[in-house]
Amino acid sequence: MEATAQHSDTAAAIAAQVPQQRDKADKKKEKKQRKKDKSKSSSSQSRKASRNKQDGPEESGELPSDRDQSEQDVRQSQEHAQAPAKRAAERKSKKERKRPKSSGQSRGDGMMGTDSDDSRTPPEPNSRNAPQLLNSSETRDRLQRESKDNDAALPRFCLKKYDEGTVQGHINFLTSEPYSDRYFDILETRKSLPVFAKRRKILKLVANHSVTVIVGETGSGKTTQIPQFLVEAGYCSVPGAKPYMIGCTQPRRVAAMSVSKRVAEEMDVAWGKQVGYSVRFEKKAGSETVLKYCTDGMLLREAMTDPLLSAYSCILIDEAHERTLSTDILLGLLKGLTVSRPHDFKLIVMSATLDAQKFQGYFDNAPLLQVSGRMFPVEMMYLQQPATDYFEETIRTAVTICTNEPPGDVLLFLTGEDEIEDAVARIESELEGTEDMCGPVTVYPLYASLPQYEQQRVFDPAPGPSKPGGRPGRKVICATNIAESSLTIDGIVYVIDPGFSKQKLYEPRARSESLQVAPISRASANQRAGRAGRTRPGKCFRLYTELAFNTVLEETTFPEILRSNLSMVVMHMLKLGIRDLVHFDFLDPPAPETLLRALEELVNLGAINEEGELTRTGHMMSEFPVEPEMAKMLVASSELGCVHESLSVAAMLSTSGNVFLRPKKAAKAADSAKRKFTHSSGDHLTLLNVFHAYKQTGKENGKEKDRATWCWENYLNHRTLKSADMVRGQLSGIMQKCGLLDVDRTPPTSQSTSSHFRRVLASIACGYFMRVAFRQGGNKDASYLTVMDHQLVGTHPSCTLTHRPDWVLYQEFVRTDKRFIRTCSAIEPDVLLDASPEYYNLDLFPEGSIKNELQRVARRRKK
Ligand SMILES: Nc1ncnc2c1ncn2[C@@H]1O[C@H](COP(=O)(O)OP(=O)(O)OP(=O)(O)O)[C@@H](O)[C@H]1O
Repeated sequence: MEATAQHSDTAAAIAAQVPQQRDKADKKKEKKQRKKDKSKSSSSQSRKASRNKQDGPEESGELPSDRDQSEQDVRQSQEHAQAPAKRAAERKSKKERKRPKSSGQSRGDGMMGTDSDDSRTPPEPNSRNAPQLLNSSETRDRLQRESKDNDAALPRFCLKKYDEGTVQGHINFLTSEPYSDRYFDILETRKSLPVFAKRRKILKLVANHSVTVIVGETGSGKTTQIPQFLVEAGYCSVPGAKPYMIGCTQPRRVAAMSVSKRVAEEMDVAWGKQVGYSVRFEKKAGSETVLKYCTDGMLLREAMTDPLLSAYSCILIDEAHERTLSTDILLGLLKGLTVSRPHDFKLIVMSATLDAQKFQGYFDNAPLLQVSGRMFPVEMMYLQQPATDYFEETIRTAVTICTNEPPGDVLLFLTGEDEIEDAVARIESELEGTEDMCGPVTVYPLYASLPQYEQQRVFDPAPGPSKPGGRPGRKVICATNIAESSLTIDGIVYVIDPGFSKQKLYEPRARSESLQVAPISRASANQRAGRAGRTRPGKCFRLYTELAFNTVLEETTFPEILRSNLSMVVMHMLKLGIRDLVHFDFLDPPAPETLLRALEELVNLGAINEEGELTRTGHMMSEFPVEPEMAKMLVASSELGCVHESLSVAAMLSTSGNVFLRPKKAAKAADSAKRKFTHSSGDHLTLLNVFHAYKQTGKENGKEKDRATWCWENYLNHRTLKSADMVRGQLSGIMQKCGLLDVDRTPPTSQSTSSHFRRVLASIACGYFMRVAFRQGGNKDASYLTVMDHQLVGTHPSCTLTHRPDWVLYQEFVRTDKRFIRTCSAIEPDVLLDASPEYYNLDLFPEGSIKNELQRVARRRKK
């Protein structure tokens, strides 16, 4: 902590206003509230009771701390089991810092499970409920002005009274073409979905309320059907005005893409025309689009350019239980929109496993509709005894299903790319030679960094029998939790759930964000099971005991906003015009300390000024869908004249896949192949060498096949490199848009010169100057002290540095049983002093070996 305290003056100044602001606002609110309470009817007693219930246990605190992966076991998760006590303590402190809530009249009226709630009158738009985003007078004026314009220009929706004929007519109202036979086939299946029977109720609720909460079992039809109901009911059409869109968010891109494809088929329209999608780095939608599925992050980006989201009449936040960072910010923003666009905007919050009361309370007692029932049953199987090694147990279960169980495809969940690639190889090798017994088996990986075309392969049908009359084949999909929600993969009968996933953990004090393998929540487990039973009956193998499911797993997933570094979120919120971050109406407000750290980081990066406003640099940085440090590195590269190289480094760092392959059987050959690319300064320029060499390969004839062979021969991951190439293209487009890319300058065609390399390292330092460590002990000593938080760390074994430089810049802090810094490069202290004279202001630097060394360098520079 020594170092950081010196660099937070501006953030501290911004933060100093926090308690006063909070006190004032809270007092005002309380006063207003007391007035209102007096005038309320006597029914407040019962409401109070239900509010108390809803205000009860709220989540707080941190994830269980890290453990050795191999030692993990759901039942033995002592840290996890202790979590409730820890949380209770934290809850107490959180309650103290939480703003006072209104008394009974609006929150938690106990509308649980009331399908008949649709007769209730819609709540009045209430300025008390507007999120604090409206505190910024500029934003408020703009919203009100634009809202008035909207009111004047737009008549209300052209709603149709629901009539089955809308979907059963013979002419498609979106294309004016006759419906195909397939449309009617699928319509029969659609009609049997539980959600279909609730269509009238859903439409009535939406018509009468600004916000509706819908909880329906997995596979009941929420994601595919409800947006269609809204389109068919007329929420896109406004007479004489540009049609509106319906937007439906998904936490993951693979779901947004595959669901939109299915819905386009169901509506008998072209995919990408009337029904489309928008995900990071890819969009398939246009001017005719009336229904768009997008990731929550993409919708947030749209809000940055159009805070009123004026293209949309309805937004459905799907899988809200996942509580991703973007979903939580969107919820706050959209709550504001229901106030500023009371007549022409509807919000629907959906999930299979939602803490419904909490959401209802947050949305001022929004009505709740519950949809029970699913398409097909799923049989649940548990272990009798806890597994000692969840990975081995998963492989064993998958192989046993393939050899012993009746036909049907398998979906298994593991925690990350490495595990998944290992699992694919293991299952393939264990099933070798068993084709006669169990039919052909195709094993597919599925994880986020896999290129899209490879992700799509999981939807291919399973292989047929290898000979006439032989056993039908099956596919086995080894996935991370990207396949956990919204996906329907036809043919899946068996789900294997070991009960773990990689989860983000942030320690604001140490300022370190890391991914840890931790037990999933019951909500996640139910989502995983729900991938079966969608197109036929299924079985779910939980590789933990039933007791562990009921007593060890937490009920819901801990919100990401409470366990993440928020610097990117804060930058985006500022871009959205939200300046009063502390009073923003978060569903679960993050700890003030986390917000402070984020502000401090942005100040250090030059993204915000003393007033807490985005600077010109900050505005440019916020255009990039990458962490602020990387965005700053890219912005700085323009001045340093190394845009093309920095773009390549950024692209290589952005792909989460491992570029270097190291099969156990060929470890020596792989290491020697890696040495060919190794740059003496370390990992960043080594990655640049790899990317340059990849781009040179097959350049003449542009054949991807040549590149694939080259990658194979050099033990490089072809997929990762392809994906880096694509990401580079996207980032380069943003650079161009920001005027940072000199389009006339051709990108380097061969390996860069050493002066270029120095500039590239300088641009990296401009972004990552806070992630630096100083060597401790002698030349051979492997330990380093981090400048930011004085932690003793070692360089990761994968690091390509061949010597022990005094100073290293690192990309990632990794915590296993030891603390490592990963992706490291040697850096000159002069470069650091130039990269951020404010951060490296030695007058404010804490005493110690790092300061002494930097002072020595500064004296040398003066001479
Ligand atoms: N691509 C597809 N192929 C075949 N059937 C599909 C497909 N997509 C959806 N379905 C059918 O539609 C049903 C409803 O799917 P939908 O995704 O709308 O459910 P959901 O309630 O949103 O589920 P979840 O909570 O798991 O996201 C599925 O159970 C399945 O029967």
